[in-house]
Amino acid sequence: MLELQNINYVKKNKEILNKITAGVERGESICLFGPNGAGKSTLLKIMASLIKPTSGKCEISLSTPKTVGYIPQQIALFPNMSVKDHLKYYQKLTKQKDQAFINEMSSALDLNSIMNKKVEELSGGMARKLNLAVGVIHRPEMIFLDEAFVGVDLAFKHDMLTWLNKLNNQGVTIVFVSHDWHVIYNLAKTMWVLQDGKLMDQFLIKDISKREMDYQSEDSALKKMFALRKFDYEKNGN
Ligand SMILES: Nc1ncnc2c1ncn2[C@@H]1O[C@H](COP(=O)(O)OP(=O)(O)OP(=O)(O)O)[C@@H](O)[C@H]1O
Repeated sequence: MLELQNINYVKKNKEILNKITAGVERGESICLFGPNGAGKSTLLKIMASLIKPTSGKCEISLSTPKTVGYIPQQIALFPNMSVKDHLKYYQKLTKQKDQAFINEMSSALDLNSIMNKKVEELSGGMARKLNLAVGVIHRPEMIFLDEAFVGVDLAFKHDMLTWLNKLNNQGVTIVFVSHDWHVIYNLAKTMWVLQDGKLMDQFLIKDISKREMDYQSEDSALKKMFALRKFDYEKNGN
């Protein structure tokens, strides 16, 4: 469904992505994982066709470009517009005729109780839910999420993850950037590990305890990130 062939990305003489080759099959759910500055957001934008690689190819086989959904790290909503008006606006913009899908999404994300609120009146978590809703309102075949759960409480996170898993079970392909182990465990089937612009590893989440051993030898950011996967309650006196 998506093929990355020898992707390089250079900006201001800095090599941000280096020789990335990988493929994504339909229905996969992939977490791009790695330290700050590893190149995750840049790779996600290339995969979503928002930016072009300096060299290499990103080939995506979808029916139309419209069938990609991208949820940006920065919330991109209109402060003075209500939740309802956002949904109407993006429904019109994307020519989405399937009202039943929008109703189902509004109810899954529990947007009905805040329909008349303006974005400026929403909490951070509510705005994240709306940000997700407008990004997938056209029912894309592939969804790209960049840190879409930052600041979202566990209940809202539950709603968002349940909705995304439902779409994934219907065959929608999901690629997301996250540092949040709740999100990773509840959404990803596969993890891609990035460091210094390189794709170091790809593995199934079920194999994580075996594969993280590769990052234990040095005092690296990845070692610390994997260490937080398990919280030692006994050591912390609970
Ligand atoms: N337009 C740009 N111009 C110059 N440098 C850039 C540009 N975009 C990204 N970079 C640099 O490329 C590197 C990778 O950035 P990117 O945002 O892709 O990393 P990331 O893994 O998503 O990081 P984070 O987890 O902090 O969001 C960083 O060092 C960043 O400063």
